[in-house]
Amino acid sequence: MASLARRPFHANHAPFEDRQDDPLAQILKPPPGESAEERARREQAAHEAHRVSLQIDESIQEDRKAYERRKKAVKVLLLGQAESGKSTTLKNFQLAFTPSHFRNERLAWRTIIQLNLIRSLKTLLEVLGEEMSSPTEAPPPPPPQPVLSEKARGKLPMGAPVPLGVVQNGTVHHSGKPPPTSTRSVRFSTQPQSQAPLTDVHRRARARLLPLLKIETELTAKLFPELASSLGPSGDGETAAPRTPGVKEVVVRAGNGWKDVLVKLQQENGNRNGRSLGDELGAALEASKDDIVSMWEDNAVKDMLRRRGVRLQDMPGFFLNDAARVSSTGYEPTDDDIVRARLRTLGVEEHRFAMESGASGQEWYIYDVGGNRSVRPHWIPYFDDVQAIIFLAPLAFNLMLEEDSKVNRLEDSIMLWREICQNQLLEGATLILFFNKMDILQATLASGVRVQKYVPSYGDQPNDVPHVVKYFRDKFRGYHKRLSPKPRPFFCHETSVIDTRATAVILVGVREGILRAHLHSVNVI
Ligand SMILES: Nc1nc2c(ncn2[C@@H]2O[C@H](COP(=O)(O)OP(=O)(O)OP(=O)(O)O)[C@@H](O)[C@H]2O)c(=O)[nH]1
Ligand SMILES: [Mg+2]
Repeated sequence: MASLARRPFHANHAPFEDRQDDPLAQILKPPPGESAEERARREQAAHEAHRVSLQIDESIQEDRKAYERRKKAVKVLLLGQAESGKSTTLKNFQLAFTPSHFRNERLAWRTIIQLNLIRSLKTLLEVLGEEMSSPTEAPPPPPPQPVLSEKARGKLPMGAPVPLGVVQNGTVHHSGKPPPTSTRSVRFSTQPQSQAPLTDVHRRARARLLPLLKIETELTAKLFPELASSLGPSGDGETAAPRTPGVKEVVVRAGNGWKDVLVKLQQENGNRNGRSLGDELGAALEASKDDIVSMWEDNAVKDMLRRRGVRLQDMPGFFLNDAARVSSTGYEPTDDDIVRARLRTLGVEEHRFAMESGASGQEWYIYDVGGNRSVRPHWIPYFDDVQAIIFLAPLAFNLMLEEDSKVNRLEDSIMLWREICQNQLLEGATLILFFNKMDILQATLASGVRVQKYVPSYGDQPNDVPHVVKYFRDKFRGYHKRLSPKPRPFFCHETSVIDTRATAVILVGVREGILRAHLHSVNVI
């Protein structure tokens, strides 16, 4: 006879709680002398437990479905050093293939762009403050070919003095003569200096603009509370605006839902004046609009910036030329504004795409990573199971890394490329190389910077875009061929991903190529 324990539960006609052989039944047995009220409570609790259990089952089912979906989807990883243009490429993907989703996030970007504008303004006001605090000091003669200072690119901690000389390996050389192997060489134009002096008008305009920095600090702290602890009091004694040591630009931590936080901040009432912080920022910018525009267009300010080697327009997320529009009430970012907005990525962000145009039905996952050296170890778990890598390598042969001013940016890109090529986990992945920021390469070469000075092996080949691109393409191709664990085709595109039209054309080709390789790998074609 089959034992009671092996019989199906429903075959046992004894009430569940009365079964002597089932330990669970014994536990669940009603206590002796249970009142009607206690019984109702117990049954209610059992009912609730059953509901929760069903919910857990459903969520496990959903997780399993999502896992299956992800397994079948195309997965693409965007890699490259910080500021190489990964997030900007992602925005181009969104704009080209999921435009309605891209445009739905317009409101969230408004505040980021306004914060970008204030960040440039902050640098401008700091430089102005330093200049004004030593009014009697005659400005030092400009070096023959001054280079872009660290400060100009927002690389120095707030409050650090603006270097007036040449920056090499993080050291400022004040001799006026560039050292033999100068490292930063984004030169500014040598226009004749006007004699326009800085006056009390500038001082007063600066004082009126300083409160904007305070709102920016508060908003940044609300958006990114993990940074709030680094906020410190201002050190210049002139303003209550706190400083953010080490925090030089808006940062997004992966998966923190910053867009939701932003939209909520823009809609919710804040504590003061019944306005949201987003609205407060908008209103303060509108009130300061004329001062910002006048300050940026002022000849004396332009002279001062030029003399100090500060090129705000080279900072990522530069919107001072659009200050009137960005500061206006009701400002709505254009597609172009969103693409140019700077929001540094920390960690890894997953973006799911259900293509709205072409290849519809196919699901894609694009992973956007932070490129700073300190976060690169977080990339590795994503190497397993990706079909393609888009590797962004600006040909910044004359610039140094922000996180290590001794490391040349292009050398760092080549080192990373080599690691990616030889990685065993990635042996089946298609590698697509983007020589990004071609517009900057063009401008750098046009300004007379010679590649040979930074890359002696370049020799005396012509210092123009086609020759420079060919030289480095051959280098990258060589490593790809030599280091790949098994042969795979080499794809290389020249891009300026802030040019959305040109990038859309490239991305259509890239998408088709990745899809073809994916279908090939699962034997569909
Ligand atoms: N001029 C120019 N600027 C570009 C280009 N691509 C990106 N940028 C700008 O460079 C800045 C950095 O771009 P991001 O896309 O944020 O760089 P990232 O690689 O995501 O950087 P991390 O998140 O720090 O790793 C942004 O302000 C972009 O607008 C380009 O082709 N040309
Ligand atoms: Mg990024």
